[in-house]
Amino acid sequence: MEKIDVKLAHTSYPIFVGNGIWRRFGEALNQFYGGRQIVVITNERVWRLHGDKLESQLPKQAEKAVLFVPDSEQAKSFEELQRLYTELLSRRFERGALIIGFGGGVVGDLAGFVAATFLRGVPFVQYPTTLLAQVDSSIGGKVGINHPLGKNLIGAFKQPLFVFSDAQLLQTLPDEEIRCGLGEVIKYGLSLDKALFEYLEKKLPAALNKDVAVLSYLINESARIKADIVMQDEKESNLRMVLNFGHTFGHALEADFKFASLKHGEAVILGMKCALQFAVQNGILQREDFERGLRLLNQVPIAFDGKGLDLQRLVQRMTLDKKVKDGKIRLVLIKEIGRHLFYQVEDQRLLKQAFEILTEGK
Ligand SMILES: NC(=O)c1ccc[n+]([C@@H]2O[C@H](COP(=O)([O-])OP(=O)(O)OC[C@H]3O[C@@H](n4cnc5c(N)ncnc54)[C@H](O)[C@@H]3O)[C@@H](O)[C@H]2O)c1
Ligand SMILES: O=C(O)C(=O)C[C@@H](O)[C@H](O)[C@H](O)COP(=O)(O)O
Ligand SMILES: [Zn+2]
Repeated sequence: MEKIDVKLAHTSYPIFVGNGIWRRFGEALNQFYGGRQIVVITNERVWRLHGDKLESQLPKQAEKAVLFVPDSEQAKSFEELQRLYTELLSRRFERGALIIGFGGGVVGDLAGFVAATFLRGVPFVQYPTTLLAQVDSSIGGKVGINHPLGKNLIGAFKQPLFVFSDAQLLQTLPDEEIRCGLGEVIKYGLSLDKALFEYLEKKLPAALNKDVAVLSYLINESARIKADIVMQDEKESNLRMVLNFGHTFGHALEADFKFASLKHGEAVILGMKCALQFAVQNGILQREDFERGLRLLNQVPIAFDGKGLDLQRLVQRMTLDKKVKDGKIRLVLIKEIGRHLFYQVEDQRLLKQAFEILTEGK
């Protein structure tokens, strides 16, 4: 079992990573939590596939509850939040109760927001079960829900006691969810780490085939890269914005599809294409690197034809992005593979032109 430390100003915590480490969850838990009430927030699919692994590791004497949420992005909603608070209150869970988010990014974001706010905050553990959650969403403390007007607009920072990532659990993951996770890994390569990008150029087909060694390498590298950024800028004053590469466009697409027919990882892949297009069109990125980036992104198949997009409406949605400052949209772009920059948009027509890459079938 490997350990990557996230050292922050007011707290520090480990990310445990490995293959088949689920048998050691009890040991990790025992190290970090000594209370008597444990609530697992999960969904029925994850529980059916892997619940026995987690259950076997929970202390016998603890008072336990397993709360299920719907298996879709719709779970990140005010209604679901309210329902979970009511469950916890009516079952008399106290301030010392531990919440474990056991599932993908949806479960982790929602469970974490419950943990951040229930009784003004209770301890929390991230037990991610999708590639996307292991490489990204379980790390760094961003938790929250969606508002019908935009993605993750209501939220908090809630750092977990620890993160527990077992690659073995990914073997049951559908192919499209592997693709989504790889979207966030490509994000790190394009914006922060050329060596990772070059590794992906060679190993993407193996990753798409769930090669355990390749996935384990990607989980480790991604956790290391994200932890490094979060340690430098926990609350996203500046540098952490880089983790939003592709997301300013992607979130607008997700909201436009009502958080239903487009998955987050897919939207990020499409959003990165738009960001590459913006950068090359505005003389920030050389064509050679643009084509190299696009070539890798295009190796991740997405069922999306770009038909019927209302580009003006998408640009309007971008104006609700959390990075907007003084009314100006701020984009994360790249100037070459592995090197990012932040860019304030003065002319919104340029954004519309960037979205056009999705309607041109590139
Ligand atoms: N907080 C952050 O920093 C952060 C970062 C990235 C993404 N996110 C959020 O994460 C969410 C997306 O997460 P996701 O891609 O994990 O989607 P998801 O949580 O919807 O999970 C995808 C699907 O995989 C299923 N699943 C989970 N584990 C499985 C397993 N081991 N085997 C088989 N099926 C399994 C789920 O039930 C679901 O149907 C979005 O809401 C996004 O905004 C947050
Ligand atoms: O951790 C971060 O910071 C990220 O931006 C990671 C993103 O992959 C993730 O999708 C995050 O939820 C987006 O954050 P948001 O603040 O733009 O909602
Ligand atoms: Zn993301």
